[in-house]
Amino acid sequence: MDATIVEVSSQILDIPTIRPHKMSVATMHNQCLVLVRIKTSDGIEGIGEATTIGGLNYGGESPESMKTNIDRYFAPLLIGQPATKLSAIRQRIDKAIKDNRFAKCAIETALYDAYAKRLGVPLNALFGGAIHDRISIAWTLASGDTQKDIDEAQQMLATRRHQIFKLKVGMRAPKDDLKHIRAIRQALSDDASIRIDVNQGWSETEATQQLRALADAGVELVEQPIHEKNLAGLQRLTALGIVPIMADESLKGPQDGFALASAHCANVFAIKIEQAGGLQHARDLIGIAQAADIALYGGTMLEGSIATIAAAHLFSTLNRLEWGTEMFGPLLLKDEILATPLDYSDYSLKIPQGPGLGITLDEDKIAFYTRK
Ligand SMILES: O=C(O)C[C@H]1C=CC(=O)O1
Ligand SMILES: [Mn+2]
Repeated sequence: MDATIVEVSSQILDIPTIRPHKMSVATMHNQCLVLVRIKTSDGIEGIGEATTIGGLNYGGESPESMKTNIDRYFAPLLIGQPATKLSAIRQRIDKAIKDNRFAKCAIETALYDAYAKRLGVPLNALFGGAIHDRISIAWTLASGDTQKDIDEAQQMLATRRHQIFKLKVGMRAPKDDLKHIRAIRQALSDDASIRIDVNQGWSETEATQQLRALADAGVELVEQPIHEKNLAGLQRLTALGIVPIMADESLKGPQDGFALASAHCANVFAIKIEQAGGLQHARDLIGIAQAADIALYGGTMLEGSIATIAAAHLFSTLNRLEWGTEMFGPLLLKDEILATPLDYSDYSLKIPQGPGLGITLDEDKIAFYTRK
């Protein structure tokens, strides 16, 4: 008989960051992870993670709302269901629960983890298997101070941890952002790739005025310069062809991907498993990008190790990830919550080989950081 789901639980972990992380939407001093555990009748536990940025600063789900919704609305839909019928469960949840993409992602991740553990295969096997055993990892410079960002980048280059840097801009005046970007570009060697993420901080006029100067300053990619809903504006900025434009906040699943791809509103899609509503929906979004000749980037919501590794498994199955990934979330946290830390080296992250996600929680640390 099929294993059934017998328990769904969630807990909020509050973990400090190594330094303040300053973005146009929020400054983070700590990260709140919602850890989901799903137990099945054959004694397997799958884990998933739902994590937002800055409470409600970035989107409609907060850690507290996700925990409440998982406990009150998701769990009853899951208890007693066959644990291996992932498509049927996805359909059941999507029918009963609107939106809540991050919570859906955590639940789906836990189900995939449990399923792959049961089969004794890594999670990526459920998406056709890994093509790459390592994926490239960018780092975000967001201390809020130009010299600190330069020192941080130089240390990352010296230790071969990262050579792709995403600068958070959009909170200062555009001319001050330019000074900041130029100073960092000039201080780093040519091996370093510099990209910027505006997090919707500019008007379309500001973005149009900035692009030429950004190109001249050596910026290789501009992420979500304008409001997520201004698709016509994104289309116009992309059509200028001055610097490649990447869509991030505009992409909340395959339908958005189709709208953006149809009108060619971006050169690159940032794929985030939580924003897409789970691994399968993220895979659907990837397919749309691939069909439309839009390049791919593996994005993060600054998640901890669980969601980071879930996304990494999916990304490892893609033949091409033209712009790499930024799956560095665990490195932004002051403490390790895994029994064996992830292998970040040589500008990349190694995909775990063990069954499921291939990671083991350090339960003492989990207990320590769980909100009481
Ligand atoms: O991309 C975002 O908007 C969110 C996030 C990802 C990396 C980072 O520093 O912030
Ligand atoms: Mn972004």
